[in-house]
Amino acid sequence: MLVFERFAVPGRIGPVSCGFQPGRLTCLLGPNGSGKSSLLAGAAGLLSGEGGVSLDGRRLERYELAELARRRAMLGQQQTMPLGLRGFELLALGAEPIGGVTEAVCLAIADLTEPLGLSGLFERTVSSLSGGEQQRLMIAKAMIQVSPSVNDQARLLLLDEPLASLDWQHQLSVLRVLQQLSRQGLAVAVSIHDINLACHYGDELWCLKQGQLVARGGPEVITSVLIEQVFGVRTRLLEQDGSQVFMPLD
Ligand SMILES: Nc1ncnc2c1ncn2[C@@H]1O[C@H](COP(=O)(O)OP(=O)(O)OP(=O)(O)O)[C@@H](O)[C@H]1O
Repeated sequence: MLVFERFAVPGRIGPVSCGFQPGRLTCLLGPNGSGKSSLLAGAAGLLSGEGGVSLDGRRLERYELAELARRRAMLGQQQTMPLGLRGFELLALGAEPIGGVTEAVCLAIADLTEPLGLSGLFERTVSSLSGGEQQRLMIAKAMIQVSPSVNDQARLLLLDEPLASLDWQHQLSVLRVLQQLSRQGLAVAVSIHDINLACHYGDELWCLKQGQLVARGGPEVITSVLIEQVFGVRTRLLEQDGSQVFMPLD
């Protein structure tokens, strides 16, 4: 389990005292600048601050980098793309911390090929791909690094706005795969701007405003009142056949 212990970066986030739990998909919601990326970077051990962050009871700074890379994967919001690589070579980078491309890693890649639409991308140079295609490869790379089927030390998958440049079909596929990975025992945390998708797929929703965690819990904690307070948008909750969606009124 990943635990924030009064973790704070003044002016950016916190203090936050709670955690990302194994077996659960946590969706971070909040307006621009509310602290989602800062919290994910703190969870990855890429941003230090006051208080601390522990993984399986051990402070992140006590892990060797190589060991941390076997425990957690992080996909940031802004990545430097290795433009000269081919798609498969990019995926192979995800397997580096766990011993390289083995037969099991190839099977894990095969499992991701259909849901993430990778089949036409393996041989192509990254620079020749669209933004969404590049993003799907980067998501797959992070998933391979901590796929429980190839890495028994994997604990945590962190993705900062992974859906931002994806079409609707691939947004849904990625969320389904993230759900599956969480069901295999990973703690998965993802920042996302689509409140309806977060409520549909998230086991837990964390809502941030100006660096503070203002709501946390199952989808029931997200209400029209909260959305107006946090995002300044009036919504109505529509319900049909057991499904709910927030519809903006403004
Ligand atoms: N490198 C930095 N140095 C100083 N302040 C920063 C830095 N990066 C972000 N901030 C500030 O920290 C706060 C939280 O930013 P953060 O990027 O975590 O928000 P976010 O919720 O991820 O936003 P977005 O939805 O726009 O990606 C903001 O006020 C931002 O201006």
